[in-house]
Amino acid sequence: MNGVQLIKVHGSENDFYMLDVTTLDHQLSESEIKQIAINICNRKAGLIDGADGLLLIDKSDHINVLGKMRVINADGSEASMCGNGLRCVARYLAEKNQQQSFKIETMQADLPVAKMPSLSKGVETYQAHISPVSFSANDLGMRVNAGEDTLINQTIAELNTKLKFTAIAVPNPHLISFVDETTISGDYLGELGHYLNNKTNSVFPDGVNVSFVRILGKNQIFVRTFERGVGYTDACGTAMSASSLVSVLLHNDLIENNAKISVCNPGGMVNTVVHHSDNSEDYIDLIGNATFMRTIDISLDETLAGNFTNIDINETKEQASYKAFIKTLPKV
Ligand SMILES: N[C@H](CCC[C@H](N)C(=O)O)C(=O)O
Repeated sequence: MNGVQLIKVHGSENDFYMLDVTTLDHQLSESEIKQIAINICNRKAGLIDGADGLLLIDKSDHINVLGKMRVINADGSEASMCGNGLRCVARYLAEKNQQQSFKIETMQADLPVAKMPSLSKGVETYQAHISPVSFSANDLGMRVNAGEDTLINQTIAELNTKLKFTAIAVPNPHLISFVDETTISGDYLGELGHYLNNKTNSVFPDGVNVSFVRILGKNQIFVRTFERGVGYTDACGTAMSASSLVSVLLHNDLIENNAKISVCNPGGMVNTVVHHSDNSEDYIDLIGNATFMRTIDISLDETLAGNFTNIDINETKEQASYKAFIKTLPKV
């Protein structure tokens, strides 16, 4: 039987199925990868409770790089980066190779990752380097007002709202707006996310991750995200990183460069450290949990067919540790 083992993982409850393709006896085609992601991530008819996406781990032929990560959204679309997912892949490769700090190949860069002291007992914690960063419309797949190349703290005429937005690629595309408590918990984020991720909008024809951010206090923000290719997620690592950088740029009275920022989200909390400089590349350190909830042994044929009746599940005890950690967080 062409069995495969999937690991169900999450970063701040942004959950994924993770598959090490080097364990397979043949290479998956691109259409098989897309179909597997759509089948297993489906929240209604997928594998157990579905997921926000599929993380593929492959070998890398780059020097001093332990492996390669690809991220496939729940709708089957591929993204260039996934911050919460990179921490989970980092843990998998660290434990597989008994190494604690190394690089992982991603679509646009080989990124440093490292095992960190646990955020809480039983909560495995990793750091991921988030880059490259760009504000350029071309890198964002964005069409702004004629002739302009960036969108920084500006309104977008097509959206017909007074909200101001900043667009930033890390390198996947993010659109960020600072809002108040009422707005961040309302439905407008979802309306915006649906509008900007359908093909008819002229601002982001290829879609964009949309986040609302609330400044909570000194080096503390709350980020809620509607993700391209997924919808609402409990957290989005690249969005929390991008939001931290934009917070340093636009609210540096409260959110400091080169300082540990506490980024709260519906799924929990991560830390970021923004490294902004006028004369070198910006990047963000993203530090947070890499929780492995369970392994699932299943046949590849059944996964491709979307038939999940014959599966073998092994639960870990890590989700209980993560829930205990969440209970220690201040209410926001
Ligand atoms: N939906 C994103 C990819 C997943 C990113 C997110 N889960 C993260 O942790 O960064 C996109 O299409 O760009």
